[in-house]
Amino acid sequence: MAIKIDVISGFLGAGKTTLIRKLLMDALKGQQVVLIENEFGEIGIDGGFLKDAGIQIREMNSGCICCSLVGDFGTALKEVAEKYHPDRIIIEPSGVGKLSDVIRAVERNTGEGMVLNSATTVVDVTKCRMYLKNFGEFFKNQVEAAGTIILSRMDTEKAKPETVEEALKLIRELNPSATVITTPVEELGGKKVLRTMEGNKIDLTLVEDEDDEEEEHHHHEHHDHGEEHHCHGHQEHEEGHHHDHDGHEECGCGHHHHHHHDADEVFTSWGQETVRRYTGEEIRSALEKLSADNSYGTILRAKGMVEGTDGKWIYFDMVPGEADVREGEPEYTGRLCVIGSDLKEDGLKKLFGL
Ligand SMILES: Nc1nc2c(ncn2[C@@H]2O[C@H](COP(=O)(O)OP(=O)(O)OP(=O)(O)O)[C@@H](O)[C@H]2O)c(=O)[nH]1
Repeated sequence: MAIKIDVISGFLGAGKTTLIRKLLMDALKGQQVVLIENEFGEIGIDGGFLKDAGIQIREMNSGCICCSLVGDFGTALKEVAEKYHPDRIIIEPSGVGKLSDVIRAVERNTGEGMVLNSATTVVDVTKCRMYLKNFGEFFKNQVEAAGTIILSRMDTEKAKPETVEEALKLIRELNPSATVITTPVEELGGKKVLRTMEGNKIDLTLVEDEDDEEEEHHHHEHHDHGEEHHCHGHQEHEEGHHHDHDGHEECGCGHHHHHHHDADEVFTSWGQETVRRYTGEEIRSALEKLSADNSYGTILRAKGMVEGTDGKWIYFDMVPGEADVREGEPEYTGRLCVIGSDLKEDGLKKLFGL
C-alpha cells in the first residue's frame, strides 16, 4: 500500500493541531502516522503532546516555507518513509504557508509508494472575514487550494448564525467546489471527517496564479518595500543536528521572490527559551495585554509552556481575543513564542519579565 500523504493547513491558530490530535485519537488510531510540521518561528512548540502520544514528529522550522519545501522536503519525505514505513504522513504546514506551494511540493516529490491523499484547510469561522481582509494573500490561497474546509470554533458562542453564514459566503466565493464541514468534529466523529477529507479531489485551478503579469504588477506597486528578500534558509531539527543554508538563489521553486510576499516579509516571530517561573495569573495578564491593543505589534498568535511558581507547568495558547491557559506536562525547558507583524521585541521581553 502506498503511503498516504494528508496535508492539513490553516491560518495561525485556526485549529490544525487540535484537528490532527482528534483524528489521531479516533479515526487514525492504530495506524502508523508520521507528522511533518513546519512551524513559523524558531521555537517549536507543538511537538510535545503528539510525541507523548507515540507519534513520530519531524519538525521543519523555517522562515521561508517554499525554500525549505523545495530544498529538503523531498529528502525529508524519503527519509521518513524509509525509517518508519508509516501508513500515513500528515503534513502540517505553517499557519502562514501557502497550501498550493505545499501541494505542488508534495506532488513533485511523491514517486513510487507515496500518494497525495488529501488537502484540508481549517478555518476559524469567527475570524474568517478579518483574516481575509488583513492577510488575504495567505488566507485566500489556503481556502482556494483545499479539497475540504473544516470550520473550527463552531462550538463557541462567537459562531453566531450570521457569522457562520458570512464566512460560508466568503469561502464559497473563493472555492465553490470544496466540501465545507460545518458540524463540530466531536459531533461528526473523526471517521466521517476523515472519509470526507479523503473523498475530495485536490484542484489547484482555483488558485490565483502568482506569476501572471497582473499579479506581478500588483505586487510591485503595493508590496515592494525596496528591501532585498531575506530568506532565513532553513533550520532543521532532528536528532540534534541542524544546518543552515541560503536557499534563496537556487531554491528553484519557481517563485520570483521579489514579486510576491513571503510569509517572513509580512510576519515575524519572537521566541525565547526561559527558566523563569510564572504564575498562571502573570501569563493570563500578559496574554490579555497582547490582545488589548497594538502596543506590542499586531499579535496573531502566542503559545508556549513555562514552569509555574508552584512547580507545575503552564501551557498557553492565544489568538486575537481568545486566550487559553492550562496545566500541562513538564517540558525540558520553558518556551515562549509570539507571532504577528511589526512585533516590538523589547516590549515583549518586558511583558514576559525577561
Ligand atoms: N473552542 C474551540 N477552540 C479551538 C478549536 N480549534 C482550536 N481551538 C483552540 O485554538 C487554539 C489554537 O489551536 P491549535 O490547534 O493549536 O491551532 P493551530 O492551527 O495548530 O495553530 P498554529 O500553531 O498557530 O499553527 C487552542 O487553544 C485550541 O484549543 C475549536 O474548534 N473550538
